[in-house]
Amino acid sequence: MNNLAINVNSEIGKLKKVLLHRPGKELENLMPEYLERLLFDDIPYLKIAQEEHDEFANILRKNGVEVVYLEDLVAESISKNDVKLQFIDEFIEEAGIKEDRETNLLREYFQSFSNKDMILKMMEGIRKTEIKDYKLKNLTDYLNNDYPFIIDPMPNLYFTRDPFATVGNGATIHKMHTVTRNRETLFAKYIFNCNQTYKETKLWYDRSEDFSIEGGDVLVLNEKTLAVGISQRTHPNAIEKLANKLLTEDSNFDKILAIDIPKQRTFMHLDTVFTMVDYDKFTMHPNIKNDISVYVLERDNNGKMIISEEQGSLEDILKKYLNLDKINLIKCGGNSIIDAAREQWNDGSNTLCIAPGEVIVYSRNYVTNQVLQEEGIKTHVMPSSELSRGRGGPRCMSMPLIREDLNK
Ligand SMILES: NC(=[NH2+])NCCC[C@H](N)C(=O)O
Repeated sequence: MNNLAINVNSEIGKLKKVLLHRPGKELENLMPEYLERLLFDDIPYLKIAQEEHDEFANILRKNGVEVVYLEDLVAESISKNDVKLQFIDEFIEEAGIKEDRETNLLREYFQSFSNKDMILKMMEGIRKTEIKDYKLKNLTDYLNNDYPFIIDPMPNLYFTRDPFATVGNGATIHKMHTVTRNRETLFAKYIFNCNQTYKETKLWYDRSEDFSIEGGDVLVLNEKTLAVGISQRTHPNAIEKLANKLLTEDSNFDKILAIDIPKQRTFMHLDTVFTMVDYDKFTMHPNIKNDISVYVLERDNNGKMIISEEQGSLEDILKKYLNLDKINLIKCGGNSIIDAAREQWNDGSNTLCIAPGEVIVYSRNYVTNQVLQEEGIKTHVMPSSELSRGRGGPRCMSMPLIREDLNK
């Protein structure tokens, strides 16, 4: 084991350090009319969501995982005043505010908080009622008079899996598919450029790229093989760009498997239909099993990128590329299409592996959890009434920073 800041060479190696965000007041800035744009289907009850999230963090800690929180890492990253001022300006601009008067008011407002509270405030969003001098001034303000926010909340931040991803000893900072989530990646920018611990991290992709990729689509199958979903959120061009950078001498990866999944909200990311839970075991939504297209990106002997197509069952393709004689695909929802659909909607396949054969799962997906147990997987069950309303499970709510390498 090396002492690099980031070390993630598998989906299943013993988890040592993980990044979370405890949901905050941003959830109380959700309103029914804007849910779709903010990628929610319902409004979670914050108090219970936080209790559930604390239980998630406790399970991790009890199992020897160091838990760090996004807001703390960002606060550390902006400790120098000039960095902080630049961060505030970028944040305001990316929130869509271009007008000088408003920018000045907000600059002043943000600076009235301590660094950490300022970051929590940025996440929460700003209501028009909370800044005393915020008055209607220009024509646009009059026309948008009914809109209650100066700056929108960022309710998806507790899904720390998506705005960036850790791959090997480096990271990818993402260009997100939606405007609302694209704002989240500014935090990652400051962590990977300015944080004492993380500023040397190699970046395999950056937020300034044109094509979207999200962390729920990025799975580290082993130290040489990365799987990336081609999904509603991740564009094939982004995967090619990533391949060009990742498949170099600087990294241990030599292959990307680009897995084509349905482009629909229920299957928004690869990790909503497929996660790895042991050396040879995966959870899988039953609809994904047969006849899937996987594109293999690798370099030939001259260093030129080549792409080949594999078609068939995911089972056979995984066996071939992971060099396994047998693999076990554990069906989300067991054999019932109804249970499968319901539990997949509530992230039954979205398990967080904390060691080979050991996962954290949502309590509500009891059918899938039982199947996992019958297959010999140890399940740590967490409460899930409110967190699940954001359409993400334990894997989506966590970004591994350090995993132990597996014995080869
Ligand atoms: N890795 C994941 N599956 N993340 C789930 C994210 C859910 C979030 N509401 C979104 O739509 O973006």
